[in-house]
Amino acid sequence: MDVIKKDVEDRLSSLRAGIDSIDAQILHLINKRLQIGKEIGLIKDEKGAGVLDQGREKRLLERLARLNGGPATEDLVRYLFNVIMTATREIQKANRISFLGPVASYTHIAALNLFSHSGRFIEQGSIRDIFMEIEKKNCNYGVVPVENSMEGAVNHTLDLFSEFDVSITAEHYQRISHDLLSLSGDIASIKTIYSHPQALAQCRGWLRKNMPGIETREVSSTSRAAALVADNPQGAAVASRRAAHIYGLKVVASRIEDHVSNITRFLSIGGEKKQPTGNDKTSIMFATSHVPGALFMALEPVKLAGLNMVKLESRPTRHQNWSYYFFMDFEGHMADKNVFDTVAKMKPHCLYLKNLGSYPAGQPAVEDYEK
Ligand SMILES: O=C(O)C(=O)C[C@]1(C(=O)O)C=C[C@@H](O)C=C1
Repeated sequence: MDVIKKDVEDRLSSLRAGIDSIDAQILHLINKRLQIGKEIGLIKDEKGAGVLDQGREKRLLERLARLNGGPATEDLVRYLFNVIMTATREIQKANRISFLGPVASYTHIAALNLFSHSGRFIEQGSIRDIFMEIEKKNCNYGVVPVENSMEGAVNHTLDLFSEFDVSITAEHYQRISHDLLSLSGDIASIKTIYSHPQALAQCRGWLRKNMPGIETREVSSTSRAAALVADNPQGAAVASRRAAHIYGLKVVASRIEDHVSNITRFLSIGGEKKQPTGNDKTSIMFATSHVPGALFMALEPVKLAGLNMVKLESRPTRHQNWSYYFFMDFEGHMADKNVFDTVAKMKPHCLYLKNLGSYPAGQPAVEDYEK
């Protein structure tokens, strides 16, 4: 009796070992298939085609029905492959990332660098539109400037954090570097130089020294300047290297800004929360009550917890005169007990406190200019 039982058990485990091995192969093949689907998705994105191709799916199911030797029923084959194709379509949906236009702007460059050029990059006309696209779930991410090493905080961005419920998902320090671009690349043919007033100001010393007496004209953006010059052989634009690629221009001179340390910090915003990486930052905004020492009391738990505050900025609340929001960045992740407890201890000293998100700390790199 025992011998028969053992034989049954042996056959059962051998069959299950067969299933385990097949499952591993199926999983491996499904992942391989999803990988191919992802590549198809990128091509569709390039072509501007949608993810769903009903014709292809119909033909694929018909082919499998012909190939099917059983015992799987046609319904089962249909069901299984519909699940697989749905998963493929899911993985094909590229991230939609909005940035402050125009194309080839420094925010565009920062967005490309932040997302390694992968995803669908959508131009917006204002920083408010970027926040709105996230709130409406039209885009998964948005990239906004928050601070410049020369000009300080981008107040408009900070103010929008009080209006919209979005999380910061990443930060990126982008070196702002200008090139002089023209159609021919020949410096002698340049009669007029176009650019945004800030870019012209940032290159004033170089232009005075190298292009004396050449007229400068202000336009709405560095990309607009590049677009103008694409139709004007006697013009030059102060713009990004990316603008040269996009508008078919040649680089007359590279990195012509007077101060090499002109760096803008950009944030990626979105709806999701980021997991800790071990090297994170947390941003919060809060308002204190209007009593002496209120800010000191709100910040005391940060000092007592030994947290490293890396930024503190204030902005008028605009609800009441002379009352302020404070924007604070510090090292650590909200999932760290120390960080969580510290923020909890701050709350009783604040009229309002909002967690803006924890995200991997960026590198304030000097050589981070897109070629
Ligand atoms: O062949 C394609 O176009 C794909 O994107 C692959 C695939 C599939 O999973 O087989 C996925 C989505 C389309 O609707 C059609 C087929």
